[in-house]
Amino acid sequence: MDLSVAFPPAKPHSFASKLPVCPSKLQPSSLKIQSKPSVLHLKRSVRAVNGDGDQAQSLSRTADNDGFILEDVPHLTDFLPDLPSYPNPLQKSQAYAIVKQTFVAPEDAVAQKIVVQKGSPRGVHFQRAGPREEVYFNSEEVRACIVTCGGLCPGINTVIREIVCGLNYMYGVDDILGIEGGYRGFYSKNTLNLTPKVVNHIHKHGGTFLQTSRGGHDTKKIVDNIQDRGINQVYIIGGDGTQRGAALIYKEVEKRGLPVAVAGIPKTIDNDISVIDKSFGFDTAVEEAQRAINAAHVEVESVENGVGIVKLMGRYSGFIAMFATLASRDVDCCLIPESPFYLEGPGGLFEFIDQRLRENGHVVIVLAEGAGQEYVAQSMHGIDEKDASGNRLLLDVGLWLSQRVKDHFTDVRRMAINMKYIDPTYMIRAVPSNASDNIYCTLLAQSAVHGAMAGFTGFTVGPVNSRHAYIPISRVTETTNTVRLTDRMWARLLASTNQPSFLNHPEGLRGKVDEAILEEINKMRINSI
Ligand SMILES: Nc1ncnc2c1ncn2[C@@H]1O[C@H](COP(=O)(O)OP(=O)(O)O)[C@@H](O)[C@H]1O
Ligand SMILES: O=P(O)(O)OC[C@H]1O[C@](O)(COP(=O)(O)O)[C@@H](O)[C@@H]1O
Ligand SMILES: [Mg+2]
Repeated sequence: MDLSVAFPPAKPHSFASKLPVCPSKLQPSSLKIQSKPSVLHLKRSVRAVNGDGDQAQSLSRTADNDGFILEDVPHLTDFLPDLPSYPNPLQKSQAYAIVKQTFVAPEDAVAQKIVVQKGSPRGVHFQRAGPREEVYFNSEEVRACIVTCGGLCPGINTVIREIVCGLNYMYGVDDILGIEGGYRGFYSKNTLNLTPKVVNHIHKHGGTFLQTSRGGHDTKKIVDNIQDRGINQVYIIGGDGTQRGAALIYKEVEKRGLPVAVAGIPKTIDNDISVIDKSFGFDTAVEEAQRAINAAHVEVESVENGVGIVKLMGRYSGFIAMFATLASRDVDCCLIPESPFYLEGPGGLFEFIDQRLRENGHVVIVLAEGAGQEYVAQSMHGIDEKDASGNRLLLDVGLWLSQRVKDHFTDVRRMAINMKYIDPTYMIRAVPSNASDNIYCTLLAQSAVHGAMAGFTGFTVGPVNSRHAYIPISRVTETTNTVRLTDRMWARLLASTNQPSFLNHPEGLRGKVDEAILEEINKMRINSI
């Protein structure tokens, strides 16, 4: 990556000529040009810019001699240098009156890598999230909107509630709109007025108060609508697809020179968003999955030769299955998309089930929905459908595996088994968030509000090594978070279940496992001989 320092091109100062066509609520005060730029403003103007113009949002990085790299997020003053700033209203907040350090110092950064060696470069850092001494919005002129997109996840309503309450209680903002039904709601539906009273109880329910959808992202139409409605803060709650859409919205806003902050809040039950520690709702999902695993265990324990199969969510990432297995201890085998498996022959799944039935009289298998898709596709002659967002629709690996296991034990082993297949996927996704996720969602929402009020834009918020940070949106969409077979966590799982690793046939793995991972696995195998 090119880290050479290059100053952003000078932006025209004629901000008035770039104002929205429809009168924005910001218009009158935005024209007040501050005579003395703030410390933060001065500091920001010396940021270095990475020259990768192909990305929807280029990463802004500064590097010091000791290898300290700041991957900064954009700020409204990057393209609106004359935007005025105001003292943060939290300065007068009773709640924060005796807090030692109410405001995050501009120099505070969160390290991406927490385990380091003496003498190693300090590495990548992100802006620490939290309130700033100066804000770039006058509270009375804020018109915020919130939208939720993609699949459901426990905790979405808590995030909505806390954005509304955070904006209102901390910053005195009372003009907050709900965009209904995902991205397409910007241009196809009326808005809802959101107040603390309206959202007071929504966190007690699963789902999303604002409804959601897949597909329907039309950047131009969305930004036209943002402009027409005079919206100047956009809070976008959604997964990897949604964050890609948010990056495009931010870019279009910047291109039009609008004083609009775009904040992304990462949502995914699969925990597949990179950089952040984990996504909200994930803990709740793992907890809820225990109930299904427990039911499967009770069922199969109570019959002769009971085989329980529990399917959990996880399109490309098997985190829910892995953590639910580790938490439960009743699971004999966990199958995830990242770790290919095979059924027949020595070291295969059939042999393992047979062995556990002989030892214990029952067996419980946890299966992530994305596991073994290649087998199901073969047996169903490669159905390749997509949802409205372009995500591949998965074939039901749970039903497929149940049938294959039944067939094997009936036809080959000539043995009667009691198959119990449980698919709790939507039941897990639809519950309200648990206590720890509720607190997490509150922090996320408040961090997003502080960031937008401080004038940051094009950012996603989330915990990095337990500290909330502002991360450039493009950074969280460039890779997907998956279970690494070479990490200790997967080894812990294998050690706790004693299941086969299915990694004994390296050639059989080619094409099913990422080449880099395969190389690592082979290297380790050679080293351990
Ligand atoms: N590459 C993309 N560019 C712009 N918008 C996208 C992109 N991918 C998905 N979206 C939009 O984001 C929304 C949610 O995406 P989806 O993949 O369904 O869920 P998630 O955000 O949870 O991954 C949809 O409205 C979809 O149109
Ligand atoms: O049936 P739906 O609503 O399309 O959702 C199914 C998918 O949504 C997920 O829960 C997560 O998807 P997103 O977070 O990407 O929206 C997957 O685990 C699952 O495959
Ligand atoms: Mg997704």
